[in-house]
Amino acid sequence: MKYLVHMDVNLPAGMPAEEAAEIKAQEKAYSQELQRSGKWPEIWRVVGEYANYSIFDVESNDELHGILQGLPLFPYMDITVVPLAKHPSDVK
Ligand SMILES: O=C(O)CC1=CCC(=O)O1
Repeated sequence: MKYLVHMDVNLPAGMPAEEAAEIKAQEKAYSQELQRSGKWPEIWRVVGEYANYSIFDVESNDELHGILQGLPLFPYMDITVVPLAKHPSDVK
C-alpha cells in the first residue's frame, strides 16, 4: 500500500542547538534505514519550507502509523497522510 505523506517540522524556537542537531541526526538515521528497506522509497524537500513530501510503501495503515510515530521529530511535526490507489491510466 502506498501513501503520500506531508511532514511539516516545527522545532521550538527555544530548543538548544545541540539538542536540535541530535534529534535531526537521529531522524536522518531512522529515515535512511527505512529508505534502504524499501518502505520509504522517496523523500522530497518542499522548496523554501522545513517540510517534506514522502512516499511510503508499507503493508498496512497500522505499519505506517507505527513508522510515523517512531520518527524522532514526530513530536514536532504536523503530518498529513494521503492513501494512494492505482490510477486507471497508469501504463505500468
Ligand atoms: O527534514 C525533514 O523534512 C524531516 C525529515 C524526515 C526524514 C528526515 O531525514 O528528515
